[in-house]
Amino acid sequence: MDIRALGYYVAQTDKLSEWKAYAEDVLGMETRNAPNGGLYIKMDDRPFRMLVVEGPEKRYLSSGWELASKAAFDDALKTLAAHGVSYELADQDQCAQRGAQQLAIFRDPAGNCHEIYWGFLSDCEPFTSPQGVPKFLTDEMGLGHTVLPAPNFDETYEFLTKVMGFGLSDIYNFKPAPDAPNVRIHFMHCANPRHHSLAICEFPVPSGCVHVMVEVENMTEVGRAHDRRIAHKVPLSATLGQHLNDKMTSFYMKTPSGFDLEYGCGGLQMDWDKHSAFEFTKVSIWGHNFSVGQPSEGGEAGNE
Ligand SMILES: Cc1ccc(O)c(O)c1CC[C@@H]1C(=O)CC[C@]2(C)C(=O)CC[C@@H]12
Ligand SMILES: [Fe+2]
Repeated sequence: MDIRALGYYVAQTDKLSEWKAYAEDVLGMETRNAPNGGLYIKMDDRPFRMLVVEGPEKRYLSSGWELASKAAFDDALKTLAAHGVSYELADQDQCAQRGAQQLAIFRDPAGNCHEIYWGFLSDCEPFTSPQGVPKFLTDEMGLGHTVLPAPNFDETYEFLTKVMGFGLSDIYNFKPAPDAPNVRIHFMHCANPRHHSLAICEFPVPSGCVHVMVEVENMTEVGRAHDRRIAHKVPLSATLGQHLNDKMTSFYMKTPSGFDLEYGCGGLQMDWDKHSAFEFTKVSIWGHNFSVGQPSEGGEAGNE
């Protein structure tokens, strides 16, 4: 499968108004009503990069992976069939809502829902942030990255690499407690320079997603987003810090659908011909205190 980028993701909520306010006031993105129901969240010259639909629980629903052409799409369907993966082809209404010519939906062995599509719809309407954010780094690098749960790690990793064609960027293993077993996180890329468009974690996550990441141009915009987070009392999940592997400087906060969002800048852009996959042993060069997101441990430190 020749996946070019994470084109969009779909989240669910019982209260669309919460996502509208969060997107506009905190993230600094535009919103519109989506065709056939739901909310479009716009962060570049496409109609949407996040789609929020109404449903009983707050959760992450699926990841939308972009293919370059109908040939690539047909080829991807053949790959799914060859591996015995059952998929559904979306009907016209769903294709219109996702802004795609054709769309296929399937699950990986961990139960994460993936959508592959070709022929995205463009309105070429410039992005005008309600908070004056000049630009999100998207284009051929996609919207950012998504980190998904994979308790059945080996099976899921095999599927993502062999069937979906992701390449391994690097590996992080950690122990949640001194005597606990190793927990693995694998960071993976597709055909664009973003260090990782997808990562999987070896633990279950009730909301269906660990976090999604969006990237702005500089630290000024990360700091301004952090001020808006405080002003709108959005809970912090990890303090500001800089990752060791992709060098991104970011903070993490809650979304209205229960998963986290990483807001960062300065991520490495890779030349995959020159990269060797490696294992790293520290989450961050500095900062990124995740204990603030766990009330029992870190309390509300940094959540002023
Ligand atoms: C380690 C790392 C590198 C690059 C990233 O973009 C990135 O998000 C991470 C952190 C991954 C991961 C997480 O998101 C949830 C909380 C985790 C499991 C930790 O407690 C340590 C690593 C964290
Ligand atoms: Fe991340």
